[in-house]
Amino acid sequence: MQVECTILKDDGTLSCFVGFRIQHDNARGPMKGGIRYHPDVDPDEVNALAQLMTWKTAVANIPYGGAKGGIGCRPSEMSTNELERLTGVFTQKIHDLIGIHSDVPAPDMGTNSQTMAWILDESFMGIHLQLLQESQLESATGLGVVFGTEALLAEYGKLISDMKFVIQDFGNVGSWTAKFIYERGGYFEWVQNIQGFMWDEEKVNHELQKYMRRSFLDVKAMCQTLNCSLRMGSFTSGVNRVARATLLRGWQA
Ligand SMILES: NC(=O)C1=CN([C@@H]2O[C@H](COP(=O)(O)OP(=O)(O)OC[C@H]3O[C@@H](n4cnc5c(N)ncnc54)[C@H](O)[C@@H]3O)[C@@H](O)[C@H]2O)C=CC1
Ligand SMILES: O=C(O)CCC(=O)C(=O)O
Repeated sequence: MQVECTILKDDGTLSCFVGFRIQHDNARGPMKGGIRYHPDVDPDEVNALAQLMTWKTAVANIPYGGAKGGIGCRPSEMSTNELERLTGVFTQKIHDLIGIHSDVPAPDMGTNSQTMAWILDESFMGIHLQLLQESQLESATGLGVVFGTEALLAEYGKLISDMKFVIQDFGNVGSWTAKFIYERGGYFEWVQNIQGFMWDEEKVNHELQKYMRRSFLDVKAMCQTLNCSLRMGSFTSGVNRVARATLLRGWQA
């Protein structure tokens, strides 16, 4: 879906932005994917990112499909009030698409938990999602990166504390990843610049670690079977799972 979002700027002028929510696949469950605010956002990019979400949720073997959204804008040049108005208009326009049983948005580049809170205010998802604390929402992706990294390093008998790291980008995901790596004794070579459940943070993190470790082992098994790289193993594993779910639903591939 492509929508036009016209908002009143702080200086009294009107500005029009184009936003997207692209739903790629729901064979394995409700669609899942971030909402990006960035000047490069266009239909091709959002479409590609929505597809990637389908494969990522399948590789991690969590019961979700793939979607992605975004608005072509420069969030760093907009005031908080302007961003809130833009998010409100965008949410009203894509309101019918999103929901905890159909398509669950999340933060991405240029958006954060404040953006999600504005979306919740405008939509019906708040009752379910407000149970998730802001800190969990912000840190979960970075923690997932670290758990995945630990599972990979364990294959080589290594720990994060044995390694040097380079973090390319230091926004939400990058900064939380850095924090968790630092806490585990990792050394930095350099640094370049959500949901309706009632688990506590410890349980969420435990589950996250379990999923990341298990999906890594699945990919490894696929690599051994096909004698291929991790990248090809991940791709094959994700595509197989989506194809199987599609067939089980009786849909045409
Ligand atoms: N925020 C989240 O929960 C999730 C984010 N992601 C992915 O993680 C990545 C980072 O997202 P966030 O941390 O949320 O974004 P963010 O907007 O918080 O941070 C992005 C960072 O990238 C930097 N950056 C932008 N262009 C750059 C370039 N050309 N070279 C170096 N740095 C550059 C920016 O300065 C900023 O520090 C994105 O690919 C996003 O799709 C994936 C899953 C969830
Ligand atoms: O948790 C989510 O749905 C956001 C994930 C996402 O957008 C991504 O992995 O690129």
